[in-house]
Amino acid sequence: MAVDSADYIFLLFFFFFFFFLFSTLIFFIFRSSKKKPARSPPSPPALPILGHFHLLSSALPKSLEALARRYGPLMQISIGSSRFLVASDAATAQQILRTHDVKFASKFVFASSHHNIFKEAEFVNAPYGAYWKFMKRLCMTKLFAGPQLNRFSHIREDETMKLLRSLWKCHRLGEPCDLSTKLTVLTNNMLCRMAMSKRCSGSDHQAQEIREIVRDTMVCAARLSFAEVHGPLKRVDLFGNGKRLRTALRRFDALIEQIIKEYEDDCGEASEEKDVMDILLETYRDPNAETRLTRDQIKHFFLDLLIAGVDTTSASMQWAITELLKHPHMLKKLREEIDSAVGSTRLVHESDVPNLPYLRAVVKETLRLHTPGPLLRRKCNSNCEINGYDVKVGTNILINAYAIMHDPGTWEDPDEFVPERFMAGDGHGDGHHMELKGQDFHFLPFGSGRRSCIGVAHATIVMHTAIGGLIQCFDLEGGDKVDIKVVTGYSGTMANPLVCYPIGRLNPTVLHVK
Ligand code: HEM
Repeated sequence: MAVDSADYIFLLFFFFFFFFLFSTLIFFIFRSSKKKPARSPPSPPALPILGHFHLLSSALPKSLEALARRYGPLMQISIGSSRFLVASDAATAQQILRTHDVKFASKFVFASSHHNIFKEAEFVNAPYGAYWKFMKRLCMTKLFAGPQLNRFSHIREDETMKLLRSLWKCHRLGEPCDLSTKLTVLTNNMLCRMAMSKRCSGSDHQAQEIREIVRDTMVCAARLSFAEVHGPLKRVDLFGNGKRLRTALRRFDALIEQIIKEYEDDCGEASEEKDVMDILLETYRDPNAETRLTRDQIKHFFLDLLIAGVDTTSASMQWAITELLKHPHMLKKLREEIDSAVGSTRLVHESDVPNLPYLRAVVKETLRLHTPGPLLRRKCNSNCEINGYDVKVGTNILINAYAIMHDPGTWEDPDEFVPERFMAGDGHGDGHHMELKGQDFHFLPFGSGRRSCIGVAHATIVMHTAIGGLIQCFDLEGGDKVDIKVVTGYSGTMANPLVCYPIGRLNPTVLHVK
């Protein structure tokens, strides 16, 4: 029987259809037979409910470092119901912070954020998305980077001079000086004035009130982060810290709302110099702004700046001075450098810093040895592979910057204070190549990648000039009275306030400011 053309086309179609079906089936069978089971990083033996809580001390970065020596540079840790991957060496950090930066551009949050009265308004904890990108761009173009910072230089000079004058007063009266408090007042007032110069003069009660509220907020939030061990009960406010946190945040809300209203009442007044609040309120009012800011977002942004920027900078300066007091030959070397580069008729100025390599090395070594941000948080937003292990969407990551910056494979005598390691030609390794902005994954005091610190330029200018000015103008006698004990816990601050006895060398009030 002859096959007509319609039957022929039908047969051809039939053949190709089954060929396609068959090959698709084979393809999927073959692929699924090759699919490997998920590979998870190693993990220490865990207890039911507590997880690895029993293996961790209150000096968290240090105990994680000890575990990493046994379980490797990427390990799984669980605390109560929360699970984390912990990265503890430079190569693993580089994969997370550079190779897969976008996949890890969000952060996980602790139980404390549940008590935040400003819902969805955070910047530091904001997920990687339109709002965070908009604010980051604003910070880097209009607020805290490069030439933008110069317009706040008079505030920095003025506040540094106030600090030096107050020490000169202690010298004249022969009184001890609580340098910890004075340095915190310095960093708080600088940020408050940069942020809202029109309402916080730095000498009025508002800056002080803000400092107290921010301190309360940080203490409660830190206590609440330990609630992770309560597992499913972590949202229950067992010890009342959540309530205290909400009270502190309401006080902040009332204070900053009043400040915003005062700005709004003055908005008709021409102002030559814009502060951070002016710029944010302009964006808030702009109907064509790419992202419309809410009032809560503006308020929370200030809170974020103060939480992230005040104690970090002041604690680092306290550590620098403490280490110099413990190592008089380094203090002498630094003073000689300042005396020869700056002289004795004017005060160390921001523009002197490029000519003060030992001062820069002291600052870097302080940030390496006593980093105030020892654990970097990230959350994985897309499946990927790190060190040959599968990392799934939603995984919480901790990068142990403390362990990386104390790694004996990179740093000779890692627990010693040796600024020389950051000087060219001093025979202490190649630390002099390492800059502060996180390009080298062995040295991460300000983190790295998209979520790295926005305040690095401001913080380092302040540290260089304040430490330089203190060493230039005073012999700070601390001797055995200086207590170098570290507070155990997340950030490794000093256990007791740094109290010293300033003896005047150069009177700051008669020195020229360049
Ligand atoms: C010595 C002083 C400081 C140190 C050591 C420090 C360190 C850090 C570190 C380690 C991070 C996390 C980075 C990461 O996860 O990769 C961070 C984030 C941040 N820092 Fe700083 N910081 C300091 C001062 C400041 C100052 C003065 C400001 C404000 C002007 C500031 C604002 C911020 C903000 C807003 C973030 C969050 C950035 C984001 O999530 O996108 N910091 N800082």
